[in-house]
Amino acid sequence: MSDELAVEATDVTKSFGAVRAVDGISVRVSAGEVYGVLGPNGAGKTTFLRMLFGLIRPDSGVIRVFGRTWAEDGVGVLDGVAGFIESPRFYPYLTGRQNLEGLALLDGGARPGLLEEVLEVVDLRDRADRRVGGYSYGMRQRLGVAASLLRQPRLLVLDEPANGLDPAGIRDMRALVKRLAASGLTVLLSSHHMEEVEEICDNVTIMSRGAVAFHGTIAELRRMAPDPGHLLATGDDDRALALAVAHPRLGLSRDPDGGLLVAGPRDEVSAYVATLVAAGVELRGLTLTRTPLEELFFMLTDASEDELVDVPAPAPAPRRSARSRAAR
Ligand SMILES: Nc1ncnc2c1ncn2[C@@H]1O[C@H](COP(=O)(O)OP(=O)(O)OP(=O)(O)O)[C@@H](O)[C@H]1O
Repeated sequence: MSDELAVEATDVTKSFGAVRAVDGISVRVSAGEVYGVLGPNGAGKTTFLRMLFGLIRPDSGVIRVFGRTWAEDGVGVLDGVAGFIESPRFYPYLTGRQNLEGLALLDGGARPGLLEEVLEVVDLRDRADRRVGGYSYGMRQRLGVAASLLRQPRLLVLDEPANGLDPAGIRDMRALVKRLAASGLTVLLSSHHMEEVEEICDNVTIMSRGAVAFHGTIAELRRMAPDPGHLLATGDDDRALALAVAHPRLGLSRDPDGGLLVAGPRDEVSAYVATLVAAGVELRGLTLTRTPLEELFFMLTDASEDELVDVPAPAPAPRRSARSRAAR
């Protein structure tokens, strides 16, 4: 990472009729980092990335890409920038290689060997001579990254690159982004998976209804995360609830679909389980309902408030500190 800013968006707003898709957001992406823009469906992620590419104009605010703006530099903003919004499109009756050759020609040609290099990076070299129509969705996404790399960008922008992929495709895409980041490329990606952003990003902006709900490092996000929630199945929920009195650090409630929801620090959950066993209460299962970061994501974005209603919040502080960061 360096002091140079790859992206500096300041107070950017965009409305579509009555819908304020992006509501005064500011984002700073340093050169060399992997930056995640995270949010539930409709949060405004794609709208923000479309403005970055100049596909739509902000109503107000300024977006600088490596110091350049659309107002001052026009299409020069895209020098050193590549990527795709939503899914990349290819000619299905041409091979992967032919598609890349065509794109390279449109861009004025690629230096010798580059095509093979980018195919290698995205792990498609051995399938490059097959028609794209027969590619899996994950292969097409990776071909999209290869097409972007042909432009030898300094900044790669990917809109939900793992969306719609099966678990193997997700694993491959994440590994690819990590490899690109390790090579020094700046990557800005959108996602609605906390787990994905946690795994591959250095910094994150969480968007909710067009606005910024959190800005910061993954480490900061982890520190804010609440205790995990568990679903406990017992042979006698009434007794299990009564025995919880000895564990005041836990929050317990009945799950409407059966069982008990238990929230609290892991060591206290373990101690409670030991209490139940010692008292002879039959234990039928203990499952993690949401990881702490997933829980935090839902708290920050109100993505599914209904689901949160019955989950006790043993530590209210994270919710307050989360809100205090909200730049609404
Ligand atoms: N061209 C458009 N015309 C009208 N409304 C739009 C347009 N583009 C986006 N919106 C609206 O703006 C809001 C933000 O949409 P956007 O696609 O940016 O969200 P997102 O976070 O990318 O969601 P997703 O994860 O579903 O792609 C939504 O309410 C959407 O319906």
